[in-house]
Amino acid sequence: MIEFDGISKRFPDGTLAVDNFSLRLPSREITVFVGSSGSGKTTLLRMINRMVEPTSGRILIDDEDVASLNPVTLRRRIGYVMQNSGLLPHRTVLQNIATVPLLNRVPKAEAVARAHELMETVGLDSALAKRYPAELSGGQQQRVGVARGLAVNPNILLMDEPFGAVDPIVRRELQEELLRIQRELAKTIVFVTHDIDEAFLLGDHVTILSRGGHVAQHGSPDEILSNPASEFVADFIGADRGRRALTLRQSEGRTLVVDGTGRIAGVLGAETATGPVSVGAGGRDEHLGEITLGTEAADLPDLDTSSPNSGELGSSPEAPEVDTPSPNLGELGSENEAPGVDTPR
Ligand SMILES: Nc1ncnc2c1ncn2[C@@H]1O[C@H](COP(=O)(O)OP(=O)(O)OP(=O)(O)O)[C@@H](O)[C@H]1O
Repeated sequence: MIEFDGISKRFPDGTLAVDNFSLRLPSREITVFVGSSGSGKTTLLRMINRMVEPTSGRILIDDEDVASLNPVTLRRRIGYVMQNSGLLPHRTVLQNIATVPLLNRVPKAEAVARAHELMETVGLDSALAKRYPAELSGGQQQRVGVARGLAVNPNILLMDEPFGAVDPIVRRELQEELLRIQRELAKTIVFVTHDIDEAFLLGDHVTILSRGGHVAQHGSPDEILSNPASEFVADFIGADRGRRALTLRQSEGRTLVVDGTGRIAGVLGAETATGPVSVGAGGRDEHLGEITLGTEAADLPDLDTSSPNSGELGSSPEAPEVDTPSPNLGELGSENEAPGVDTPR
């Protein structure tokens, strides 16, 4: 467990980046710090491995005050992954991954074998081992960054906007990959992002920060989505979430997933239950808020041709083309089968 206990950070120029922040981060789960630029996310993250020293307060890792530990030793046992991967440009992929283990005096053969293994873990073809970072795509570079972060087999992995610089499709792949790796390795991950969708997708726990590292809300994605603590949080998680809220409707024997504007977001092919549900899409359940079933045909929203997808409803037994107001709903309509529907975590 990582514990922030009354942590403040004032930089020499007088900026109070973090003001009396306290929080416990459970082991083997992902906690996401999310907030707008300048809210103190990176400062908080870097205080865990003493890249930044707090002005006051304590940070404990498994009840041990990090201030009592040698910073270099501490950093070598905590994985750190940052935006733009931070790879050493004049070292190959393999050398980049093996650098810290070698610094930790792991025998070379062992470090190299482990680096190859990690390339596989993060989904990198071993043929890339001898390439230099500039010879990789942005997504591949980030995968190397994650492999490097995992190279010392740390209990803790700090990730600072690691997928911020790649395009949305690659970003989505990297997010899914991270969730897969986490299912296998169960690290204590602290993940910083300014993207609320990424926070809700990845976080077991999400901390929404306002300026000065103030906790606007901390909780599971479901808790935050279903009960935003303030106007600030409601605003931050998106004024358009209401429009993106999903409703299930019955039409011609099928269950349609309809968004708040009446557009059809997908089709469920099987029976579903009434009540708050999450719709599974990929490795983890999506947090879609409350979904209710409308059973009356009269309830059906815009099912005429004014809806861009509705034309195909009457004419084809297939699922209609899906417009995806929620970034993750593509899977719903891409098959004519029901995705996993279950209760929130
Ligand atoms: N070395 C520094 N000296 C002075 N002020 C700093 C320093 N580093 C950060 N700050 C300030 O501290 C505040 C918090 O910065 P921090 O980088 O932690 O925010 P952030 O939430 O990670 O922002 P971003 O999303 O833009 O990276 C900001 O006002 C920033 O300008």
